[in-house]
Amino acid sequence: MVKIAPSILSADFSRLREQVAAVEEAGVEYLHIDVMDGHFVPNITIGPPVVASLRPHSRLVFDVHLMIEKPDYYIEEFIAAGADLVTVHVEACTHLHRTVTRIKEKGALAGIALNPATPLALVEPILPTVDLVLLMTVNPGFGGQRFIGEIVSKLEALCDLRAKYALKFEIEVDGGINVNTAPAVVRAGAGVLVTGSAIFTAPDIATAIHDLRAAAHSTLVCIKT
Ligand SMILES: O=C(CO)[C@H](O)[C@H](O)COP(=O)(O)O
Ligand SMILES: [Fe+2]
Repeated sequence: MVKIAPSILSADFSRLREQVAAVEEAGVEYLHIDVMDGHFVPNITIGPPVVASLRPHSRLVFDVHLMIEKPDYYIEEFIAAGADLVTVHVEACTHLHRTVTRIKEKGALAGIALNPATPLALVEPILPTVDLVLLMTVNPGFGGQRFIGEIVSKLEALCDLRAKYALKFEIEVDGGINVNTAPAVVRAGAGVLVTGSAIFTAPDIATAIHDLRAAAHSTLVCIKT
């Protein structure tokens, strides 16, 4: 079963609570929260107070994607605010194993994210330690960008590594995911689909989620037959 993680980056921030309720009612599994610092990526978004203010109003898994430099300084604060899963960028961590261990010690699930140009070889030794690997399918920083198709082969290679070492981490893809691109990533092994603009700029949120799930599921049916 493929999980859907709406990214609130493309939500109407003046109606954030209402929009989170809409995706939750539509049956998604995760809420993807993009944190940007204006240094690691050229954009600034939200911090722990926004996570804390949403927490009492949602039972979704809060999937916090830290696109920030020096993530170690902020891990504890995001977990205290209500993050269930904290994902850090490999490119922002000098001591990745230490950072992942810290996330887990503080009681959250630990994810690692790779930019499109970052090779899998860089994270292979740490794969047994992580709960999730996020492959960026756009260059991070903004919603609404075009999906980078070349990442599909990297996704297949990651899936092969997971099978080879009998590991259990989830594989999430992020950036440019919609009804047209979802089938290829699901076929290649993605289990969690982050989708921002395709959900929050659609005329109807529930319909957009239904259509995305149908696109992902149709691929799985194809594989079985
Ligand atoms: O991490 C991100 C950008 O850095 C976002 O999660 C991602 O871009 C989702 O937005 P969209 O589905 O519109 O591409
Ligand atoms: Fe993201």
